[in-house]
Amino acid sequence: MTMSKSMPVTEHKDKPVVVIKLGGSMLDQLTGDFYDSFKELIDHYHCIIVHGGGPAISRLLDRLRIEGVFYDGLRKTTAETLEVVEMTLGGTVNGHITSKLSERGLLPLGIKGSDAGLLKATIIDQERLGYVGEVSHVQPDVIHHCLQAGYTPVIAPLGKTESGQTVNINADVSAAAIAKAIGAEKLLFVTDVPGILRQGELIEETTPEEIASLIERGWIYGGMIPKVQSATQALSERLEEVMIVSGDRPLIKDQQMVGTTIRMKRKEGVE
Ligand SMILES: Nc1ncnc2c1ncn2[C@@H]1O[C@H](COP(=O)(O)OP(=O)(O)O)[C@@H](O)[C@H]1O
Ligand SMILES: CC(=O)N[C@@H](CCC(=O)OP(=O)(O)O)C(=O)O
Repeated sequence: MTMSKSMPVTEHKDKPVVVIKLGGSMLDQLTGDFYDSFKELIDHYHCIIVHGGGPAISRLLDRLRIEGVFYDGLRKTTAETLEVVEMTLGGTVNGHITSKLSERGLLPLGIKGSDAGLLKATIIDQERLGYVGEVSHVQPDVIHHCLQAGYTPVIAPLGKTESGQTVNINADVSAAAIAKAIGAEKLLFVTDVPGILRQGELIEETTPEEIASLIERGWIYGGMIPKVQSATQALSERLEEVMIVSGDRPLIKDQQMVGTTIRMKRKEGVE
């Protein structure tokens, strides 16, 4: 069967859909075992990968002697910085991940969020942040078509404004917006810590309410804030749980994942 562009593809009844955000903090350290685990994951889920790459962008900016400035965790993106962001996220980082998956016989397809109307964005504050966008609309057709055809989309967090300007979007925000729009059943954030920690101890299960209080008390800070905020905003009747997991181990082993699970409400019987 051939698929025309206008054919609606919105349901994937054979397997649930999972969106996996690979954090830039961990990208250089992801092991062969980690990438191997996608083979098991793909047996159970349709996988969509959204990746970050903040540290790789910062390294190239340093080499080019371009100053990097962040406001509230968002990179000020001048026209010069945007060039580096586009070549790093849409080029090197995206290509690195697709190569690792291809080596394992999988069928990754590198896509920029700015392609095919996938991530429509508006500029947040041109004066303060430059070309940084927030997601205004997700057009997930391209992802549905990829999944239907057996490809694993690997998405760089770039967007396009109405006027066609490419913008830099935080990867956690992009992953959550895509998960919501595509009707994913699960969203995973892969990062450099085992999950949400409180005094060094892993919180195995938590709720948006508890997260708000952890932020207020300063237990959650820095790069973990956009992650948990995106996670709680993505929760819905369909997307019942979001997990934050470490990239230092396989994603799934014996059908189990280890990390922090965020749900609207705790499962009965769990403290
Ligand atoms: N309560 C917390 N538990 C775990 N990590 C936290 C917490 N609060 C802040 N962090 C920080 O969040 C970081 C992960 O976010 P970030 O560096 O943005 O990663 P990524 O690039 O994977 O998105 C951790 O390395 C840690 O320094
Ligand atoms: C606007 C903004 O800050 N965009 C991020 C995009 C990459 C990202 O989010 O990567 P991590 O997942 O590694 O943090 C940046 O330029 O660093």
